[in-house]
Amino acid sequence: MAPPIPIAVNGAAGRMGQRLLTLAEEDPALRPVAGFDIESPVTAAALREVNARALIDFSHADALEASAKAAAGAGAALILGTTGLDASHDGAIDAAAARVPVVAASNFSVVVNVLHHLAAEAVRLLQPDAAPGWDVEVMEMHHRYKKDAPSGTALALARTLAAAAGRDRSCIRLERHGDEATRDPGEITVQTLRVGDHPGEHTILLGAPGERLELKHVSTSRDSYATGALRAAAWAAGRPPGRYAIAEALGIG
Ligand SMILES: NC(=O)C1=CN([C@@H]2O[C@H](COP(=O)(O)OP(=O)(O)OC[C@H]3O[C@@H](n4cnc5c(N)ncnc54)[C@H](OP(=O)(O)O)[C@@H]3O)[C@@H](O)[C@H]2O)C=CC1
Ligand SMILES: O=C(O)C1=N[C@H](C(=O)O)C[C@H](O)C1
Repeated sequence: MAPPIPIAVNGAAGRMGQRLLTLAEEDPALRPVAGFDIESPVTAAALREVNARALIDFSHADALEASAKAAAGAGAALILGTTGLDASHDGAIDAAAARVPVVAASNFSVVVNVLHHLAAEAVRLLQPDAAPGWDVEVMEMHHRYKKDAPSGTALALARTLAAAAGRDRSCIRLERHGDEATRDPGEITVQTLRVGDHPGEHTILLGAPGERLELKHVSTSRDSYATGALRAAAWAAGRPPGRYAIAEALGIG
């Protein structure tokens, strides 16, 4: 059997970081060798010191640049789960991907990644009715402590739906309010709920007069995300540099 792959985690003190470290301890294919956080920032030198072959980042968008530089500098694969990223982060991710393997995804659950395929297929099957005959909405629910909104997954699902319907991303709306808020037939709106300690839920609604299809994923524990991220780390470590799709890393499709 191959020796366990040394991995490090950024955001180690957080909800995801804790689960990642615990599950990695139990995984014979992996060996957690370091945890970094806001108080102990990740650097290439620190990763080299423990010979980490993958850095898993579930922290905050503000940490992205440091994580990308550290992984690239140490020759470690970068597994990026942090959400709340925008176009301003693309440069740092691309720069890392030029030097090391990178798997970045708003959701590492295998089932959520299957949901993307199902959602796209549902929209395609409803064509040519999908635009404008069917209303398309995405609803997400998470714990009260979540910092970013809407969730990265909800945004990614909205983009998948828009692409499948042949629409531009500009059709995605993040709110609806006021007295002139009638639905535009071409829009895809993302609705955000924050309730208690929920680890995460996403519902896609496809509705027409008289009927509605709902595709829903519910996480009952963060292990759904953590096991996918650990699997991606084991898959990516040692591969050539480049940006790899989550579906490829998880072996979906
Ligand atoms: N892709 C996926 O499958 C999933 C992604 N996520 C995403 O992962 C991220 C973390 O989620 P969660 O664990 O719930 O959040 P937490 O707030 O529990 O954990 C984040 C950790 O990162 C730390 N942190 C904040 N800023 C920095 C920084 N600049 N450098 C290093 N560490 C920092 C936080 O410290 P402090 O508390 O002191 O701020 C905290 O310890 C979020 O973006 C979330 O959306 C979550 C689940 C699944
Ligand atoms: O913060 C969370 O908890 C989660 N964040 C990710 C997101 O923003 O999509 C993934 C999952 O939904 C849990």
